[in-house]
Amino acid sequence: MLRIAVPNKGALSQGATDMLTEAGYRQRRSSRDLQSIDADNGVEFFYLRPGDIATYVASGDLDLGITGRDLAVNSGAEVEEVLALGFGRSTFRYAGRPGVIDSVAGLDGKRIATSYPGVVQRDLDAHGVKTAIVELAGAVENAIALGVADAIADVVETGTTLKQAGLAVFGDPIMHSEAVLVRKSGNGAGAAVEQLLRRLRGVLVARSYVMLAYDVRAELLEAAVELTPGIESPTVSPLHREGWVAVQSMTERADLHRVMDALYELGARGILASNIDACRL
Ligand SMILES: Nc1ncnc2c1ncn2[C@@H]1O[C@H](COP(=O)(O)OP(=O)(O)OP(=O)(O)O)[C@@H](O)[C@H]1O
Ligand SMILES: O=P(O)(O)OC[C@H]1O[C@H](OP(=O)(O)OP(=O)(O)O)[C@H](O)[C@@H]1O
Ligand SMILES: [Mg+2]
Repeated sequence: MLRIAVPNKGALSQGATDMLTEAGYRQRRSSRDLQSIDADNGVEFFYLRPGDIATYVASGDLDLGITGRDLAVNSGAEVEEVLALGFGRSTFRYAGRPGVIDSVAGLDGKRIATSYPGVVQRDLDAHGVKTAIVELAGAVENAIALGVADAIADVVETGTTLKQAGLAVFGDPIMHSEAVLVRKSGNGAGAAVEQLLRRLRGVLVARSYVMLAYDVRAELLEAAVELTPGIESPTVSPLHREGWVAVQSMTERADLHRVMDALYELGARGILASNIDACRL
């Protein structure tokens, strides 16, 4: 059985469960279950604190884990990223009171509060700056006002929390994060891991592409196909109506309306977009 770690709660938990469910795996029934078995697919899931997942995977007891890139780096565990999963996106940033500290060099000799000391120490070392790290479990935005630190380093998603605390980011982003699938560094991928990867890649494609179908006059086909090149190549079928063809092509969701407008202007008609429920490419 493949043994996979999944976040049991927090910002990545629902996204991970949704993705595995879309990939055809049975997930736990209750948020209190800490383990569940999908016997049909030969997978056992372990629901763990997201910050601990890289440590379990690096120990070799679990084959794979879903965690945040920032959490994996923070743990210092010897894991490698197998696949970026496209949810749980955030940046990790320095922030402080505007006009007080506004550069990483300005952190020298100061105190910085964070829940991610591993990520912060690595970045401070890269900048050659000596700063005392104050490790806090959360709500680090309060640390400056309450006098335990001069600056903070934290996850920023929308920036709302920082703004409400009257803080502003400074320096370059320390890192960009999203949920990732990790395995122990150097571990090869057997057939079971390859199948899971194919399924997860299928979910990523199904989420980011739509199937576009339209009719167009045969002499406009080349121009239309330039707008909708698809992943391999579009499917073109004859229509009963003389001189027209039907085209089917996978198109990126983000581009969909721009492409549909351009096809219409070109002369294509009957332009239909449909969701892809699942795929293997
Ligand atoms: N708004 C967000 N807040 C916190 N983490 C986020 C957010 N958006 C994305 N993430 C990502 O989620 C992961 C952190 O999840 P985690 O469950 O540890 O934090 P949490 O939801 O804040 O839970 P807790 O506060 O109980 O630790 C990181 O990879 C982080 O980059
Ligand atoms: O940029 P935003 O969209 O505001 O999101 C980022 C905030 O969300 C998280 O806090 P969380 O709610 O998890 O509380 P915590 O600090 O106790 O972990 C994170 O630590 C930031 O404070
Ligand atoms: Mg949090």
